[in-house]
Amino acid sequence: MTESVQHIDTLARRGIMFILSSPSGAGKTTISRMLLAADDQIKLSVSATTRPPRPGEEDGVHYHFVDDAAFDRMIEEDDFYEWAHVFNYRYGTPKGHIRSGLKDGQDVLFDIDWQGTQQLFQKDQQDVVRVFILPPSIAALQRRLENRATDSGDVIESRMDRARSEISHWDAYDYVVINDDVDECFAKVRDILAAERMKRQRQTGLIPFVRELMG
Ligand SMILES: Nc1ncnc2c1ncn2[C@@H]1O[C@H](COP(=O)(O)OP(=O)(O)OP(=O)(O)O)[C@@H](O)[C@H]1O
Ligand SMILES: Nc1nc2c(ncn2[C@@H]2O[C@H](COP(=O)(O)O)[C@@H](O)[C@H]2O)c(=O)[nH]1
Repeated sequence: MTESVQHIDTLARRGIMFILSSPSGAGKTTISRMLLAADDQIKLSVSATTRPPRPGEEDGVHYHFVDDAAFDRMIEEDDFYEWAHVFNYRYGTPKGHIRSGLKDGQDVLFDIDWQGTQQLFQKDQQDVVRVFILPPSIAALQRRLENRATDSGDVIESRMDRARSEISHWDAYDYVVINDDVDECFAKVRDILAAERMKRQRQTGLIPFVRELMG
């Protein structure tokens, strides 16, 4: 009994490129952090950005904070999976070891915008799962940006100006979750990840397992 359960638990599978996008302030960073704290099978893809750090953000943990020259160099050296202009800065996903990790069953979490999502999806449809987070209302979105108190009034205004155009990309995602109550939203995102892990195509260990079952 115990022996077969252990066997099932260790079935090999491909990792997932799990993308969370949303208009600024809807809560994707909050949900990402909850997921990373609760699940040790998923790790964050740490983006490079030319944006200056916010209070409390650490280089190499939340972002790799680089200047324009370093970002240009990374582009020239083909270091990015994808990159985009967002809110007057540049943001990019370093290639790192993502592809080899996927083969070993490593899930990777991406907190990126719709442009990056499109680029990753074009490169790797089978491994990408796209989740879009919506705020319960535009007023709540504004309140969240104001309460977060990490950006100036001007920056908040420009993020609010872009919110509607960001939201217009909702239908390019596999799942859409409204973040009203943060715990409920987190539970839904976690369920999506759990279900996606169980997809037959991802469970590469199933073929030998079923062969063995069938003798
Ligand atoms: N369900 C919620 N109810 C109330 N406040 C929330 C909820 N979810 C997140 N917040 C708060 O809203 C603020 C914005 O959240 P967060 O930074 O996660 O948004 P974001 O989508 O990552 O924004 P950005 O794209 O600007 O980084 C934070 O202060 C966070 O604590
Ligand atoms: N295309 C990419 N978008 C990214 C990446 N890293 C973050 N982002 C998105 O930028 C905005 C703003 O982020 P903030 O931290 O300044 O609030 C947000 O939508 C992020 O999801 C990336 O590597 N590529």
